[in-house]
Formats: sequence, C-alpha cells, structure tokens
Amino acid sequence: CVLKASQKRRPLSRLLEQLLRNLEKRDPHQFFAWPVNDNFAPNYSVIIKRPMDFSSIKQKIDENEYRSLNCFISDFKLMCNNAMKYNKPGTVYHKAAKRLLHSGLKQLTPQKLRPLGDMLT
Ligand SMILES: COc1ccc(OC)c(-c2cc(C(C)=O)n3cccnc23)c1
Repeated sequence: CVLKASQKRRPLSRLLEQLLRNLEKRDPHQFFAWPVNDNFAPNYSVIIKRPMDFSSIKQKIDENEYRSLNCFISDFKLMCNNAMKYNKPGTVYHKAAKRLLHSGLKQLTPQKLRPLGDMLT
C-alpha cells in the first residue's frame, strides 16, 4: 500500500530508531527506559540539570528534533553520564551506565555506521 505523507519516516529518523532499539537492548533492567523519579532518587532533579532517558530520546526522534546523528549520540552520552554523576561508583546504576556507554559507543563508530549510511540516501 502507498504510505501517506504522515506515515513516511525521514531517513535519519529510521536510522536513529534502529540505533535506539540496539542501545535499548543493552539496558536489560530498563534502568534507562524512563525518566528517573525523585521519589526513588532523592534530589535527582537538583543534581541532574539535564535529565535524559530512552523514552525521551524516542520522543525527540518522533518529533524530528534531532538534526544529526551527533545530536542523538550526545543525548545518549548525557543519559549515561547523568547516571555516573548521580550514582556513586560501585552502585548497580553507575556500573550499568558505564557498561552501557562503552558498549553503546562501540555500535556508533564510523565503521559500524557506514553500512547503515546508505539508509540516508
Ligand atoms: C530499581 O528499578 C528501577 C526502575 C527504574 C529506574 O529508573 C527509570 C531506576 C533507576 C534508574 C536510575 C538511574 C539511571 O540513575 N536510578 C537511580 C536511583 C534509583 N533508581 C534508579 C530503577
């Protein structure tokens, strides 16, 4: 069937959605799936000025807020670095963030992305 204009996904959005799914798989406990709640993380909104999580990244993709892949990668790094700032080293969240950041960035190297680049043309 012919996709209506509203259903057409921009090439960048399709690429970012695919990358996001790949990154979400690396968060099995879903610690990064939703915004961190101050009720479970005392003073979180005081300490972390720019919260970020996978659901917010998804929303930004859907609203075409990312103008480039680098902006997407910056939000992914922000999300992980927030967790490493708020949670002390050795905690389950700090370790999960460090692991997610490193394994995720390995998927975002030019070598890994070049084959996907064709999706943008
Ligand atoms: C234990 O189950 C959950 C479920 C969802 C969470 O965040 C969306 C978190 C969570 C995630 C985080 C992070 C990412 O800093 N966190 C910090 C302190 C207390 N809880 C959390 C934990």
